[in-house]
Amino acid sequence: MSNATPQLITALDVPTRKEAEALVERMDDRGVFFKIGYQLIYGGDGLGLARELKRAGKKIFMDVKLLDIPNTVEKGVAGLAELGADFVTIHAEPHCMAAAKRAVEGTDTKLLGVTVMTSLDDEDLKASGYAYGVSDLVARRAKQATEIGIDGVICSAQEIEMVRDLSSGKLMAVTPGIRPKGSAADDQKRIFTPYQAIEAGAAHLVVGRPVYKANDPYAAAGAVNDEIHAANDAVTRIRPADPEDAAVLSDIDNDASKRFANMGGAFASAHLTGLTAAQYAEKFRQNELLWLIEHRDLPVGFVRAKPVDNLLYIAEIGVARAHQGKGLGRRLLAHMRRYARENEFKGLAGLTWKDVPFNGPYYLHNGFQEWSLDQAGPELRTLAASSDEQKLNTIGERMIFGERF
Ligand SMILES: O=C(O)c1cc(=O)[nH]c(=O)n1[C@@H]1O[C@H](COP(=O)(O)O)[C@@H](O)[C@H]1O
Repeated sequence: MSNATPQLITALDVPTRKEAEALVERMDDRGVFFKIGYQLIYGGDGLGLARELKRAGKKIFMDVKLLDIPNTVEKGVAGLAELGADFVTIHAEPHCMAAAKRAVEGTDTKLLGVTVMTSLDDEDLKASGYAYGVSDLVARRAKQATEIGIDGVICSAQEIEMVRDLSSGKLMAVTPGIRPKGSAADDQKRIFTPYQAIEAGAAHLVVGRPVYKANDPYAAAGAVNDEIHAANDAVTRIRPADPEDAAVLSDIDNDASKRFANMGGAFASAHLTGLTAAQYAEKFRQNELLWLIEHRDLPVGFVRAKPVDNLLYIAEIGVARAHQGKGLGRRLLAHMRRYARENEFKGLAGLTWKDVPFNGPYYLHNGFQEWSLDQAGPELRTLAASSDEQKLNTIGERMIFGERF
């Protein structure tokens, strides 16, 4: 499983830490990310569980929905940032967002402003004394969230497009109120299927009862993930890159390579960066093959390849960090396989780091085998022995991966 941030967030809305741990254990290889909220924090040692999950290298979303005087919000959020929370919720009121923002400065914690709860509709807002309906209140809060500069908002799928436009794409939209076809709405009013929410542009889906109350939570999470993948496929397309894309390719590559810095050790000290636009321009001159993958018309990933022996050699695959975990790399690989077959290559191959989770294990998980030097042809052996490869090998052990048709 890649270590990219998964799009499915499972709400651990269960009464005890023990039950939550059992659910985490069942879910783990579904690539989910866990949300800890009121029920576990106040009644089930949610903070202890959060620490344990962080120690185990998992992502945690602390759903505390803070709303208080600025000083209290700031101190509360600072405590959760210290704990290593990946996401923290606050209500999207201006003073509250600004205070929370001060608390996460310099940390990796992302702030999500709750706009209008997905259990509410226009009538409910009126009854609570608001002058706005749902759509207008979400719009107002999304504008304020953008001005203050927090990371994202919680809203329903029906407001995502508006949030994207109002924030010029700066706010990520995280959507609860997710109900696969046929499941009960419960107390939610603005509900959408996983497919609809991803198609609308949700960065993450928060799913509670449809997963943890299912007879088989693991299968239920798998079905949500299948819908997520299908919707992502529907909003992405692959096109050949051309020399005018050199700068975009460089931006994506530089962003993707920041992932190595987070690994620490030799990878962090190597300060790996992406290729420059000039280097990509050179790759086009050398007739290398480049394709871009676009998500809603925005280029977010690419693959670069060239013929080596009678194989299609995958020189690199890069996906911008905000778009990892959506199966885009898998789609690029499928594209390469199709292209290679149609153009009578005898297979695919590449060189990568053996132990970096999103390198060697990723390719092995996606149908490739590790090859010995003897299994490689003469040109691939020359590449494996090149001085560039020798340098990379000092950072971490390299391996050849390949597949013959
Ligand atoms: O902040 C949230 O996570 C949240 C905001 C919102 O507007 N609506 C909403 O349902 N949630 C949370 O998302 C989860 C949804 O759970 P289910 O309705 O069981 O799928 C719950 O943990 C809610 O607390």
